[in-house]
Amino acid sequence: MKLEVKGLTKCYGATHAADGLTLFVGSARVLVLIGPSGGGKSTLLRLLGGLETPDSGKVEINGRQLGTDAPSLQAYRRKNGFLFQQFNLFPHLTARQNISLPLEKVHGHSPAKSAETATRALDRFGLLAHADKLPTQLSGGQQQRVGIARAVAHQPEVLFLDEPTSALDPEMTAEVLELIQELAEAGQDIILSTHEMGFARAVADHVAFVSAGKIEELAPPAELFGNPRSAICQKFLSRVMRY
Ligand SMILES: Nc1ncnc2c1ncn2[C@@H]1O[C@H](COP(=O)(O)OP(=O)(O)OP(=O)(O)O)[C@@H](O)[C@H]1O
Repeated sequence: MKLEVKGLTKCYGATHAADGLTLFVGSARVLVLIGPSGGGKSTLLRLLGGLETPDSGKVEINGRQLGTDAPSLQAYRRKNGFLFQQFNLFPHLTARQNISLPLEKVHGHSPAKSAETATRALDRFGLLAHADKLPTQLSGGQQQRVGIARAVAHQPEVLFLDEPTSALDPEMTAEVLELIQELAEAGQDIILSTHEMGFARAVADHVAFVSAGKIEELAPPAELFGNPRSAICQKFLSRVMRY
């Protein structure tokens, strides 16, 4: 994907969650956002995904500028896939229905085609044995895998993942991270925020360090982790990489 962001600003009261943020990536498969808590990663991800509208500034993805009116934002969101840190599956629907119903209701696929796509997605992610379980009958890792299967079932242009493993224990985290890595290797464009530095390093081709609503640094992972330029990024990495 190609990504161009200019002067992006989003305030919540007195908080500048995005503060005139500027970013250019000519070609990326996986862009990972890292940085201190409250630095603005989720806000940036939501702005890039069209889930929030900026106060000012512009976002261009793959040469197309994001509109700010409701119909164009809705059309843009439908083209993409989303997964957030809290499992956001519908609690009263089975794993299979969690995937097939959005295909029917949001993407307008026929019931038969939706069911077939859902089965294929469950199979792809090793979830067929759990197809008819409700979310409460699944582990956290399995729930996130169903969430990812749902997010990619309609073949999104970009997959947005906001701290997808922060509610998981280490084993389940590994399970979900492996899945994300597989998707990236299969050619899925991904923008994700994470506190998992090892994963960021392994999966990203570009890493952006977001702090105080700005991109402080943007570089390939070997460069950003190996030789961070800004003092603030150096300090952050030396603290989080210590343990
Ligand atoms: N809906 C909201 N209403 C009010 N303030 C918000 C809202 N969303 C974000 N903020 C504030 O904007 C700032 C950036 O928050 P954001 O969630 O984008 O940071 P983050 O880097 O993703 O943090 P974390 O790593 O803890 O998830 C924070 O000060 C936060 O409190």
